[in-house]
Amino acid sequence: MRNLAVIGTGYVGLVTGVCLSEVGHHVVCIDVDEEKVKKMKSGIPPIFEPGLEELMIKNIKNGQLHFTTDYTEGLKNAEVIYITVGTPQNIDGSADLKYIKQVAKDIGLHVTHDVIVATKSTVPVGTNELVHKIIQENLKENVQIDIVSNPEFLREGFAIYDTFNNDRTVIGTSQDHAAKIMTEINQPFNVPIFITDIRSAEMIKYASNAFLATKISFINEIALICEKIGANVDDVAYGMGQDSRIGPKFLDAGIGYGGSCFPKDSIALVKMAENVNHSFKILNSVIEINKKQQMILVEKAKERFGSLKGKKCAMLGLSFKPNTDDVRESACIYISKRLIDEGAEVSAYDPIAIENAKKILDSKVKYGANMEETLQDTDFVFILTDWKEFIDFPLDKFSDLMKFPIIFDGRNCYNLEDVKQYPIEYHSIGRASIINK
Ligand SMILES: NC(=O)C1=CN([C@@H]2O[C@H](COP(=O)(O)OP(=O)(O)OC[C@H]3O[C@@H](n4cnc5c(N)ncnc54)[C@H](O)[C@@H]3O)[C@@H](O)[C@H]2O)C=CC1
Ligand SMILES: O=C(O)[C@H]1O[C@H](OP(=O)(O)OP(=O)(O)OC[C@H]2O[C@@H](n3ccc(=O)[nH]c3=O)[C@H](O)[C@@H]2O)[C@H](O)[C@@H](O)[C@@H]1O
Repeated sequence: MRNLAVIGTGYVGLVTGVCLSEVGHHVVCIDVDEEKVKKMKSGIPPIFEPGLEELMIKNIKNGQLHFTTDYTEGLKNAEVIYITVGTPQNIDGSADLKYIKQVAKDIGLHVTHDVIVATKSTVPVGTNELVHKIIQENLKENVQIDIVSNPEFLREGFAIYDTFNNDRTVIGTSQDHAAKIMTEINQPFNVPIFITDIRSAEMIKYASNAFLATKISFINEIALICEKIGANVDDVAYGMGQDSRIGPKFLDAGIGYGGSCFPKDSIALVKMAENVNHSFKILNSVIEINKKQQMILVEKAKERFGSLKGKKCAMLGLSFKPNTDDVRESACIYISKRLIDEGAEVSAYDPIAIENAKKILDSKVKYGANMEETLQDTDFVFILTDWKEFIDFPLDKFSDLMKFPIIFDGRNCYNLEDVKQYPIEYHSIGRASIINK
């Protein structure tokens, strides 16, 4: 078992650190955020991720997992240093590498022995070469730095599960020694390992996210056509997914993709292509379709009501998808703004993301303590996230709570045959509307 350091304890870094400690490695996680580190030292994860807290507490107690803000202490014994800091979007859409560059500098300044540096953050092709250069420029000792691109493929909400059950681990390196150590470290996860060169590894990450985003925009376009020609997109997606060349996953039509990754990574890949004089036409369309799709419920409501002025809307689901408290690039940001601009009153509810949403949504948005309170006396409801709590909500309760239940379901949470049993007006994505007065 190895001594490892993980720099940046966000969704990726903390999960990586905890899981590496769970399989027996000795892990020190470093973050610049003192508050976060204080919390984590006492076993409190700063993010919501199913199963994380239990594993974290267990491995802190058995001495496998440590947290610090101090690079000297954190890197002292590390044989591999993982970089897992954020790579947000610049104004022009390209990836902002300021955190990566700072970390590379700090590694250079603090490392005093031979070490492997593995980047898990999603970084544009060529960035690992830059990381190497910055580390070398800041080194105080004559030590050997081996660079590895080790992109991360976990999904939020399934992060622990994905770490142990991923389809592949990608290791990009030109050094046999580094490939051997990285393979050995990852062996306990029992995930197939693919070794390639650094640039290909960096590209695999962007190409994978862009392809998944493409699947989503593709099915959303099919959904729009289904509505117009009287087909049911759920059945169409199911039928398509039976073909093993297509596969059933990522064909759920809805209000498009959000989150901290697909939106920023797809635009970053477009920019990367532009830098080599290539116009990435498909991906540009994917992005454009997604922007339009995020507003589809507002368009449907406007078509239904004419004007939304003075209408009361219940907005259910604030995280960009279920099982996470992450609201980064969640459709609720754009939808609530548009509703308010149109003169509607918005009450919102989410099982766990309300506190994060409060930090970014307009102060005019009101929050309900539960579904019932949020729906009370509203004119219509927008379902933005397919939380199980929403899916399981008894349909007759909508009629009890609302003036007359007019539901715009952006995640196709309910079976049309079930909806037909109740006095409900129901509009979903890529399926026939049901008006059952
Ligand atoms: N969130 C996700 O599900 C996935 C994210 N990724 C990629 O992984 C990277 C990290 O993403 P998240 O974990 O979501 O980011 P995050 O924003 O949640 O966490 C980043 C952490 O790095 C810390 N940090 C910033 N500068 C630092 C420094 N100089 N030294 C030490 N710590 C520092 C921050 O305080 C923060 O805790 C990004 O490149 C992202 O695209 C890849 C796969 C999945
Ligand atoms: O690079 C990343 O950060 C990660 O991005 C995604 O993971 P994540 O953003 O956590 O969530 P997904 O489950 O992929 O969902 C992304 C968005 O697409 C939407 N989606 C997903 C699937 C689908 O069929 N339809 C659909 O609209 C979701 O509602 C959500 O808004 C990828 O699935 C991960 O493999 C990748 O590691």
